[in-house]
Amino acid sequence: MTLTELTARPDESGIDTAVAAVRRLAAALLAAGGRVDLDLDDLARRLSAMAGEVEGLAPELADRMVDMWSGEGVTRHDPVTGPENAIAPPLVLCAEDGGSVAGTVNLGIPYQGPPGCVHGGISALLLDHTLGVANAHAGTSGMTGTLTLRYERPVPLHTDLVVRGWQERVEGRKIWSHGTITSGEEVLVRAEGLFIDKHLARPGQEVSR
Ligand SMILES: CCCCCCCC/C=C\CCCCCCCC(=O)SCCNC(=O)CCNC(=O)[C@H](O)C(C)(C)COP(=O)(O)OP(=O)(O)OC[C@H]1O[C@@H](n2cnc3c(N)ncnc32)[C@H](O)[C@@H]1OP(=O)(O)O
Repeated sequence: MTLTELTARPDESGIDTAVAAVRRLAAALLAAGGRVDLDLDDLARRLSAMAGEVEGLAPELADRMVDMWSGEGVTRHDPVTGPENAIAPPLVLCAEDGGSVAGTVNLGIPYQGPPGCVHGGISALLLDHTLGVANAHAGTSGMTGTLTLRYERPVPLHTDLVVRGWQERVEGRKIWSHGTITSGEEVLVRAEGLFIDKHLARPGQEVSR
């Protein structure tokens, strides 16, 4: 099967690697906790200085927003697939035969909900976005109107998970899409989304699409 990537794969250099280091740092701090043998006040000062340096170099937010939305549909900033977003795992989604989209992700402790398991809101986030990408891939997309999840099994951390979405049907402006999170053959979460064909104007562009 030929896999066509629908979302940005993180680059091995530049901003993506800097963001990956921040992701790693966030996980490391959580793993370390407050009782480590480390001068955390000094660490905080050093990290804050680095943040200030980057803040000082950032363009005007309005200009950055135009830049963020100037791509051909593939975003690099979103909180699920965005390699420039430290909050994103990030998930890389590919087109599959039959019209679905899917990607594999392995989530660590920053995404924890119940002990050793992924937070249900994180599963919802991943599925919401994946259904959105499935809609874009199918050619009719919109904003999430209603997202319904059925959590069938706890979703384990530190495990390869497949997040999959596909468009079921379109009636007028209504778009129904489904998705799953699976581990091996086992379905852990099922999602059903009702999206409404509506698009907010992208910054710097007059046409909303
Ligand atoms: C999002 C697009 C991004 C584009 C990027 C392209 C790049 C592609 C790459 C990557 C894909 C990205 C993937 C992103 C995925 C993430 C998605 C999100 O997080 S979206 C944010 C969360 N959702 C909101 O913030 C909506 C807030 N709500 C609204 O704006 C409105 O309420 C809206 C648009 C949902 C409906 O408002 P109305 O005024 O257009 O619709 P009315 O005319 O009232 O209703 C039309 C029909 O729809 C039903 N309807 C309306 N709202 C509904 C709802 N919430 N749930 C179910 N049905 C609803 C109504 O009952 C009506 O049905 P009857 O024609 O009477 O049968």
